[in-house]
Amino acid sequence: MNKVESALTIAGTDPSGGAGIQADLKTFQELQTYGMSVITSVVAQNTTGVQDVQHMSGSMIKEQLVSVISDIPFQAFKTGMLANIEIMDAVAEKICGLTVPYVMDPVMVAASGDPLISDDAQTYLCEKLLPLTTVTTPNIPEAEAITGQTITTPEDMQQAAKQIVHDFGASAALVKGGHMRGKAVDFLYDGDRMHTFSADRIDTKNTHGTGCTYSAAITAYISHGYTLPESVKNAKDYVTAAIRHSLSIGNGSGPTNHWAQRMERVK
Ligand SMILES: Nc1ncnc2c1ncn2[C@@H]1O[C@H](COP(=O)(O)OP(=O)(O)O)[C@@H](O)[C@H]1O
Ligand SMILES: Cc1ncc(COP(=O)(O)O)c(N)n1
Repeated sequence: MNKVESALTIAGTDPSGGAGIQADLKTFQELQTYGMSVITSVVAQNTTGVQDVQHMSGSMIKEQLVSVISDIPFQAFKTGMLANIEIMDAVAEKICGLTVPYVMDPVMVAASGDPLISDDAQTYLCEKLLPLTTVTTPNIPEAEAITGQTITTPEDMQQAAKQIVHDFGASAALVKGGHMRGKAVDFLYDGDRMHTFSADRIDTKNTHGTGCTYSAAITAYISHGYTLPESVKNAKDYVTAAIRHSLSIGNGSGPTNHWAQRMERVK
């Protein structure tokens, strides 16, 4: 029988298919990782913004986690939207015994600007979950919220990555530069070295779900046995192609294109 690599995402939903669980599962599938999902919040959202949200109870989240963990092994997992303390507690209780790599996308605000996490939960995320992570992937506003520092330069981004590792106990931090000007540059600090990942900035408004897609791709590559820097490099290529071929659908910020690399290979 063929070897099967599996990965789990613990996140909120996006019925319009561009972000959250839906983006994660599409990414896992595209990268030949068997995808599993635990839903934390059901979000009524689309390319224009967030219309409504209903959170799962802590007990329901724990039950979903037990269903997966007790049945199917996975080689890596990620978390996305964890909206409140009850949800974080439930997730922390069930993942703290796991020995596989943990990729945390510290989702705080949707690309539309709508908040996806309560204020008190931001502090809790840093204290309770960051120390468990193999890597966390904040964008600039998230890195500012975690560190309390203003980030305006590449040096600030690198400083934030170091601070998230040294002061908050994450094993590694990838600070993403999607919200900066100029080239799209991300910095990974792994406690030892600073790695730089750079791509040309693509002129598009269709970036709904880029952060979810990127962290899911990192998780998928880790599940295949790549090192963290290799996984980030491959995932950066994946998300850049997905943005280059992003889809002009919907009335707002359209989604990334998950079959972009296949299109580029065919050409
Ligand atoms: N317009 C763009 N062109 C190229 N890469 C981009 C663009 N916008 C974001 N990226 C890249 O997409 C990834 C997601 O970054 P970012 O937008 O900062 O995260 P988030 O979606 O969490 O806000 C990063 O690798 C970033 O450099
Ligand atoms: C359920 C959910 N999780 C995360 C995001 C952030 O999306 P992005 O990747 O654009 O930052 C979102 N809009 N919805």
